[in-house]
Amino acid sequence: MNIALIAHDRKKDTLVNFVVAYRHIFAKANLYGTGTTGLRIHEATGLDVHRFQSGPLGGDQQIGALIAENRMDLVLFFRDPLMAQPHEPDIIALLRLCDVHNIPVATNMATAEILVKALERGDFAWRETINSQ
Ligand SMILES: O=C(CO)COP(=O)(O)O
Repeated sequence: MNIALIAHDRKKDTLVNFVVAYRHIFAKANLYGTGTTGLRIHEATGLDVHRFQSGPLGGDQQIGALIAENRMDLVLFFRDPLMAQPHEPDIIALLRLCDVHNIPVATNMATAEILVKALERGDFAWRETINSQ
């Protein structure tokens, strides 16, 4: 199970705390993240996180490329809805690719919690079936 973890600056604490809280679930997955988010999560949890570029430098696009190749099973992208981002087109593109490829994506903690509990329950088995074909 490949999980992408991304958060804008004012949402990073929320995502880090979320991964700490559900560490036992994330520990069973392959984790990917944009540069700063990935580092923060690694420092807080000790989990390995494959880190791409920072978002404004292309990290969202790198994760988008994995989504386009159907190599990402779940995306947690805690966006900041109250602050403009210089790389807004990259953010929109990443979320668009999730819709194109039918990838579960959460942009806030309330949805992330539902998806992570579903993951723990085994509701993502369909992704493994698709990927093994
Ligand atoms: O900007 C981001 C997502 O759009 C996140 O990038 P960082 O994790 O490097 O801060």
